[in-house]
Amino acid sequence: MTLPFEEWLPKQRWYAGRARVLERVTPSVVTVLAPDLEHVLLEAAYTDGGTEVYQMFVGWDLELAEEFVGQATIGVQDGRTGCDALFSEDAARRLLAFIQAGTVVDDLRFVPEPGGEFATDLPARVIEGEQSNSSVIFDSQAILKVFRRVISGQNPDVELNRVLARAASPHIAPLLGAIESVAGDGGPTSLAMVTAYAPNSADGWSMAIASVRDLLAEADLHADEVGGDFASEAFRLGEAVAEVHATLAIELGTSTQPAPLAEMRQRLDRSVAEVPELAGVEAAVLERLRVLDGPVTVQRIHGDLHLGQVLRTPDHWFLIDFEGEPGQPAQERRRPDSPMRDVAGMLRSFDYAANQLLVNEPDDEQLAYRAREWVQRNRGAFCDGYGSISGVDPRAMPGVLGAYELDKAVYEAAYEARHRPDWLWIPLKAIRELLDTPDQPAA
Ligand SMILES: Nc1ncnc2c1ncn2[C@@H]1O[C@H](COP(=O)(O)OP(=O)(O)O)[C@@H](O)[C@H]1O
Ligand SMILES: O=P(O)(O)O[C@H]1O[C@H](CO)[C@@H](O[C@H]2O[C@H](CO)[C@@H](O)[C@H](O)[C@H]2O)[C@H](O)[C@H]1O
Repeated sequence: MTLPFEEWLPKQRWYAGRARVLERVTPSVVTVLAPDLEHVLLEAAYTDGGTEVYQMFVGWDLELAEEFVGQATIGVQDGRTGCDALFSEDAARRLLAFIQAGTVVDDLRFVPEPGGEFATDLPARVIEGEQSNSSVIFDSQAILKVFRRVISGQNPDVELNRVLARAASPHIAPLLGAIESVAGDGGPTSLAMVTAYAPNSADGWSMAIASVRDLLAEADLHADEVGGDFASEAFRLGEAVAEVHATLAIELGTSTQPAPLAEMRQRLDRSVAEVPELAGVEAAVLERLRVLDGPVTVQRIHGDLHLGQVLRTPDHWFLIDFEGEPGQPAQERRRPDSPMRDVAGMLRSFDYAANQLLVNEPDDEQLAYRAREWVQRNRGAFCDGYGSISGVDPRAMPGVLGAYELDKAVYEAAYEARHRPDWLWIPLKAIRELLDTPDQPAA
């Protein structure tokens, strides 16, 4: 295959090698699915000696909607034009049909989920704007997510959605099928998954932002008095997260293990190297993390929970994207951890939702006061909802919860320094506030 992947790959939104120098891109495995459709593993080699594997479906001379031609076209080989086939409605439908039929081609397996039913002739459209994967929506019925970076082993998104769907959890989009590779002898590697699409849903981040905006627009009203109050949703979200945790604990078990303190310390080290502002709080953060110097109850969790990872459907809150922390190897992402990591992720997200509306008004004391009010109200409601199902209010363990919040805020500081320097002050302010908060329950 001689398509110009070296030029095309770095232009893709999901390409993760921007901070590195790309040396070459080799189509390392090509699986022919049809005369005009191939699955291709691309090995990207960097000048630092590292490699990454990406995957794509390459289509030949496929019809593309006008608006996608520029983005999807890779180049010409032997008189045929090669493109990213997910942008072709016809090719996307064929992939869905392969899943439904349980097709096997060489090492590629298209696996339907028992009982998962879906039509394969629906209008199909790629979603724009995703960072790390590519998804195609089939009308309002199904969504096919193709993991762009291939990481050996089972992707926790497939694994946990399968477990939760089989346990009939009402808080996930049921898994309908998957695509996997059985190359090598280390068990299947997840390549893609298809889940039921949740029509008429809104993501938690947009809902929270709308609520904060309503509050900040009403100078004289409190969070519980404005029309867009989010607290009842935060309560139900807390219930949903606790129910998912309970189902995962029943299905996959719990154990008592040392807390991931060493990883947290390493993360702090790495983040301090990237964010000089953290140096001044490093010792105090380390001191707070010491509360985790002992065993904790761990289980499988979401691992990267925030308001952008939850969808409010007409009936329920859904948790989506169980991939775990981006950039980590599969084994790390699948490692059991305290459910408090997910709770802390969501609490941090409330803080973000309120504060990001102040990015252009950092010195407005009144707005900052109202934002704090929103955060307190919704943190409280979420914890109430969580505790009403789990039997333990997360606020009863302020030391442990605070340590997980600090760990997340430290991660966020490095993330923001890299991606959104204008937002760096949000996690930095949170770290200062968390350090000022007592880590023992009030007497
Ligand atoms: N089952 C679903 N029903 C409706 N929309 C969905 C569903 N799954 C994902 N989405 C939408 O697609 C977006 C990306 O999905 P996600 O799983 O988070 O992908 P990524 O891993 O690329 O971030 C979500 O923000 C959500 O808006
Ligand atoms: O959704 P991803 O798995 O890509 O998560 C990464 O990007 C998130 C930003 O989209 C980042 O989340 C941080 O910003 C959110 C607002 O944009 C906020 O709701 C989260 O609480 C905050 O952590 C996430 O940390 C990062 O891993």
